[in-house]
Amino acid sequence: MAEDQAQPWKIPPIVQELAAGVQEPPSRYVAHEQDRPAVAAAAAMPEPIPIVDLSRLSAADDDGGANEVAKLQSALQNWGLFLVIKPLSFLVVFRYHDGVIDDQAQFGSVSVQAVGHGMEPEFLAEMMEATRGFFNLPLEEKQRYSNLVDGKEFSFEGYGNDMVVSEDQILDWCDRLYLIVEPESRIVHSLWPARPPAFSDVMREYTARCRAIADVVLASLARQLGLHEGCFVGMMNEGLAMTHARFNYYPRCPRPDLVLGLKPHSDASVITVVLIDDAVSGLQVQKPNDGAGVWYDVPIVPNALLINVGDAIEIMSNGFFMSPVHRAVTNAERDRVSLAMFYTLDPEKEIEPLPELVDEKRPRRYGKTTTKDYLAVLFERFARGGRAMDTVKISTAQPDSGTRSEDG
Ligand SMILES: O=C(O)CCC(=O)C(=O)O
Ligand SMILES: [Fe+2]
Repeated sequence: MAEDQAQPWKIPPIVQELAAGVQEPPSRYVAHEQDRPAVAAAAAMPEPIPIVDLSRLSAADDDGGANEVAKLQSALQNWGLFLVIKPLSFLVVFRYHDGVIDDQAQFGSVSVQAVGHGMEPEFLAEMMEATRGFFNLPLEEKQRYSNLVDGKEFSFEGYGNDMVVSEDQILDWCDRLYLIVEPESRIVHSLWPARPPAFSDVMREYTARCRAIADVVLASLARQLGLHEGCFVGMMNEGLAMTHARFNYYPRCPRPDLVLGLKPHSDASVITVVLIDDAVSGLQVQKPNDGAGVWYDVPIVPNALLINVGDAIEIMSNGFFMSPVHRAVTNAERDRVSLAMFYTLDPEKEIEPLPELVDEKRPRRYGKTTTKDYLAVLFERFARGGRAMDTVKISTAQPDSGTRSEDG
């Protein structure tokens, strides 16, 4: 449309291409002074992020299992996230009937099957290689998977930039490929890269393996809330509950002190499983409930997956779990990749504090939304540097625990 041509700011360049040719980041990428990485210098974490052994998490009856649950609980309270390494010595398989967790499971005894899988370091390396392999393709080839419809309208899936909603939006130093990877019926095959040749097979296997991990974590979270353990896993199988994969590519940046790889945000998901670059750090997190707004560097732990709780579970748990605000910074010497798997509910399903978790002592802290509405708000807010969670939080007499400064 003529209007779009008059608004070229809507279609920013692919950052990888831009980065190859500039000495200084263009002004649209320069963060407001108070948001710049150099000003809010990142701190080392006062304690390492706990590494939780998922196989012991599911054996909560023995002492080791109880310890593991306690570790997970404190990790989530302190940080909203934790790490897992070669996570599974077995997979927990929930039985479903017509998409519903079966009766046996509903009444507490979820079926457990030992099938002898773990994500080997070699497999994680393959996933990383497939991710890097895609971003290393020539631009023309990546553009076959563009997230711009007719070269101008942003759609949510595909390769490119995040949506630009205003001319003065601060842009991120990041390109991304966004794919829905579950359920099968929602996969848009034409958007899955044909190269590198291993991409689709590795991604499918990674998806299945992450799903097994997510199920173990979700069962544990449900137990921690006193809910039946199939509660969240069941929701993740209702209707069009989806897994979204976001492959991030952060090119080298000449001024990492001025620019953000990814603006501060919390994930809209129920939980997120992240494979972070094993050579270049860049992820930073704030402590939930920490009014000081300190940014902590998330250290690289080789072969680990990072799992964080998202906004949907913060809402459903009535604030028992807090979705951590995080961002990515860039690096002058090295490019960086990451792969986030977002576990989301059916787009139309209402998300609100579960009735079991609301009482007089702990009144309802969040309003009602749906994944569909929440995501729309999130993309809009994210683009403007704001936080979607603020739109559903019921304000209390206490000062808000939000820690980020926002520019209107
Ligand atoms: O690059 C990272 O480490 C984090 C990516 C992230 O937060 C996201 O994709 O939502
Ligand atoms: Fe994120």
